[in-house]
Amino acid sequence: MDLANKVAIITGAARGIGKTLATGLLAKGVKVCISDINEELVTSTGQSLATTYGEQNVIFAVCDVRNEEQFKNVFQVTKNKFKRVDIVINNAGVADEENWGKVVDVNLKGSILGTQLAAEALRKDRGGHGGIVVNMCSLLGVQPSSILPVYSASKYGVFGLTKSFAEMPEMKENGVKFTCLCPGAIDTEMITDNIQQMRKKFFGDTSLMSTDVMREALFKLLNDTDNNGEGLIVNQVDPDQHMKYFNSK
Ligand SMILES: NC(=O)C1=CN([C@@H]2O[C@H](COP(=O)(O)OP(=O)(O)OC[C@H]3O[C@@H](n4cnc5c(N)ncnc54)[C@H](O)[C@@H]3O)[C@@H](O)[C@H]2O)C=CC1
Ligand SMILES: CCCCCC(=O)/C=C/C=C\C=C\C=C\[C@@H](O)[C@@H](O)CCCC(=O)O
Repeated sequence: MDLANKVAIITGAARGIGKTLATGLLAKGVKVCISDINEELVTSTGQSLATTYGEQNVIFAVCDVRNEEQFKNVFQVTKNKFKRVDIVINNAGVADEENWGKVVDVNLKGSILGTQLAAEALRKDRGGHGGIVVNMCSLLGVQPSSILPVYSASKYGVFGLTKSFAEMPEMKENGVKFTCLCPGAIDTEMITDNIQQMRKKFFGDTSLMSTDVMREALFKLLNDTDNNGEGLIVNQVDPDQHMKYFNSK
């Protein structure tokens, strides 16, 4: 994808992987709306990005991806400010097996809502310009986890959602592609918050990847023009899988 004059929306981007993807896109000249449920953090991150990359290139909005009105508002403020949307990254996610209803609501229902709204905003027959939806899946969306069964189920759902939208004839006809990223363990607070309870049990000695690898993976997705409906595995721990497409057909 030619990134000149393009506009991106990223959810859950106040920190972690979402924030890294935002900086990567901004550095390439893409205008970005970051959104997050955490008002204080999205405000400070948004202001910091605006200082670095220019106020004309960055907006931020509070949005809980479980809340349809807040999610619609993100698309509205982005179109008001930048006049278009080309890239939507449904990144917001949580890992909390004890509160598994929240995991389903944020990871799966939030991605469903974000994918539906993105499809409407991007499709050419509804005033869009075509574009790409990038859903944040996980390695645990393509392989099971006995330790994180609900998290894994939510991410398998994200993969199915992505593939299914990619197969819709009306999406192909209107220039909208759907892809997902499937990373292994990345060094963010999602992992370190849980590290005392979970890391020994789950990750063993697995070393954490830097968020930088996610920027690289996003640009591979955006550049690979024939990718539609596939998931890009990001797993430096296994060089045979790393940066390879996974097709669950
Ligand atoms: N860190 C990792 O090892 C991996 C993470 N992922 C996925 O990547 C995505 C980002 O994760 P990280 O950056 O690691 O996590 P993180 O916890 O550092 O960041 C997640 C962000 O999402 C926001 N958020 C949480 N609930 C939300 C909601 N209901 N609505 C809007 N925003 C919400 C949080 O406030 C936070 O800013 C998630 O979907 C996660 O499942 C996938 C594979 C590996
Ligand atoms: C707090 C946890 C957040 C999880 C975030 C996520 O999506 C991360 C995935 C990361 C790595 C996956 C590693 C898989 C390792 C397996 O090959 C095996 O070593 C562990 C299997 C244990 C199990 O049954 O779950």
